[in-house]
Amino acid sequence: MSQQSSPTVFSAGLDIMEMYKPKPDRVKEFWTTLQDVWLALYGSSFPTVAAINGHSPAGGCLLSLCCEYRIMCPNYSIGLNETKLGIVAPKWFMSSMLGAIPYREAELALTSGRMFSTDEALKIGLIDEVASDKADAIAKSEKFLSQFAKIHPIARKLTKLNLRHSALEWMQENKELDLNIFISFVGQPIVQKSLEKYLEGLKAKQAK
Ligand SMILES: CCCCCCCCCCCCC/C=C/C(=O)SCCNC(=O)CCNC(=O)[C@H](O)C(C)(C)COP(=O)(O)OP(=O)(O)OC[C@H]1O[C@@H](n2cnc3c(N)ncnc32)[C@H](O)[C@@H]1OP(=O)(O)O
Repeated sequence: MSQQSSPTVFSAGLDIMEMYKPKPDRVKEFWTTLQDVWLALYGSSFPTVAAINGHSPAGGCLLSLCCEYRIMCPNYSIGLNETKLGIVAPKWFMSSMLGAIPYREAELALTSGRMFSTDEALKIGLIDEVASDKADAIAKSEKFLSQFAKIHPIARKLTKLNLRHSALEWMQENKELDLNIFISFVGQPIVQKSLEKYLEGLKAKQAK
């Protein structure tokens, strides 16, 4: 999986404009689409690799965490920075991160909304390899995937899905609850104020 929404961005995460002053007719589709993407990618029976060729905050980081292996190009940033926006990464964002890094690192990263540089991410295990550029990231992805030619495909698939079973099962059983939590929290004035402030910060940074 290699995305390119801009030359320097792998994925900027969820569209904040969908959460800031959310439109009631869109918010349900917005969130259930995200749940379905996570279910499909995290629960994919295929081996998956993220070739991360740009910044990867929040939802971007989540997409890469759905994959079993992450390869990232230098001098970018990655992390679940939700608390910096005044919001809370949902349970399944957190469990995806806990599949990659130890609890202690995850707790520190999630509570502070820390973004990691490529080198820092490698050090804590948030990514698995550094590539020199996009072509190298894709070559390294192919090398990672090629090792499975020697593994029985059903044994590999069942092993992966067993490891991910409880997180996937939680989502399948709690989609509606998770949606209702999102809708009720995102509309709260305190959350809206935080998002407004964060958006102002992004604009101010751009104006410099
Ligand atoms: C306290 C009570 C409890 C609360 C409980 C709440 C529960 C609610 C649950 C909610 C859970 C939601 C989970 C959220 C997941 C997310 O993904 S949130 C999104 C997080 N994303 C970011 O923080 C990214 C912010 N952007 C950046 O850091 C940078 O833009 C960049 C991606 C690194 C790119 O930098 P650069 O190339 O320098 O471009 P910029 O100039 O900064 O930006 C260009 C324009 O793009 C706009 N923009 C950037 N990111 C987003 C985004 N995610 N959504 C919408 N718009 C974005 C930016 O504003 C610029 O816009 P213009 O000025 O119009 O050009």
